[in-house]
Amino acid sequence: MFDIATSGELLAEFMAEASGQRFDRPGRFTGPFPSGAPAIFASQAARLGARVAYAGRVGRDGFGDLVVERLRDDGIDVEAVQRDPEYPTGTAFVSYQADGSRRFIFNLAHSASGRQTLDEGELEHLSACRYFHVMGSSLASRGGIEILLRLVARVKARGGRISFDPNVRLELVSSPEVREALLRVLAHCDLFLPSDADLEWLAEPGEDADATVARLRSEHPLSLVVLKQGAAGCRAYTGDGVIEAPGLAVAEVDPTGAGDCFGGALVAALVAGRPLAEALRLANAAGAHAVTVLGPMEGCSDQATLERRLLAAGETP
Ligand SMILES: Nc1ncnc2c1ncn2[C@@H]1O[C@H](COP(=O)(O)OP(=O)(O)OP(=O)(O)O)[C@@H](O)[C@H]1O
Ligand SMILES: O=C(O)C(=O)C[C@H](O)[C@H](O)CO
Repeated sequence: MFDIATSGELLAEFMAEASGQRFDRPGRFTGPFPSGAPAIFASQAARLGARVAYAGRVGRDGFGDLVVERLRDDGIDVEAVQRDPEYPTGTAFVSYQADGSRRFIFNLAHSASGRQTLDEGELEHLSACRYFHVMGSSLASRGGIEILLRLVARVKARGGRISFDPNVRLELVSSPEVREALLRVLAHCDLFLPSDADLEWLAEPGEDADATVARLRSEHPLSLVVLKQGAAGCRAYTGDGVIEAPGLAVAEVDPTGAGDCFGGALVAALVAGRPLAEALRLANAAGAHAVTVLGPMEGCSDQATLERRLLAAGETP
């Protein structure tokens, strides 16, 4: 039985060296870094001691080795990580703009990642978990949607819980089919982890964040919603009211992966039986630590690092 399982894109990421660097001009990139939003989440959860299983697909190439070795080094079960004999590992190129936003070029659909399959053995293996985590970025293709909806249904049937980070990337989720899949997972999830931007995407005209969460909670059986608010920290909506947890003051080097690390730490802390307020503090510390390190999953941290960060910020770990 795993504490946490997840499935989705595995990729090598290249980061533009200059702010505002264009994709239609020659330029310098740093990488490859192992990446993929669910992989970042999984790595963070595993580093906090959770037993984690992963399903995905990479090529038989150096990028695939890079990603699989990272997952293995973190102690993640990679039995359901497939190797495509023909297609290369997926890639992402990212460029940071002066206003802090990011531009991506993804090659996922036509990579090994886009050819992931899930047989009955893999389905059984993965669904033996307490939490199954879905990243919205993994719902960008018909194949990804089918795999994740099958996993969600099997996990629910076995009494597991679903955590869901919509992680809306406009480059990946433009089709109505993808929107519908995001809403279907939302309808089945127990723990919902949107960012401010994700909630805006789900908001109806005139709704603020609180009103959007209240509506979603009235429409779906969400037991807990935790809104990620960047440097400001997070806001948890429970059946008993709202808990605010302020962010930690850090020098931001690279925001990529903060939300995934936040989610991985939060779910790992909850499966370890920590009280919600403590889990929120650890998750904030994981997100804050992640932004101080260059590279999507280079800022995943262990318990000691998070405790040091909380103490330095004057908070009780
Ligand atoms: N600049 C920052 N300073 C301190 N903490 C931060 C900062 N940015 C993010 N965090 C922490 O990380 C959490 C997640 O970040 P954010 O709200 O940006 O999520 P996200 O948009 O899902 O992230 P991602 O960039 O991975 O998509 C925040 O709730 C906060 O705890
Ligand atoms: O998690 C993030 O913030 C990333 O941008 C990592 C990946 O490039 C992206 O989400 C696709 O998995």
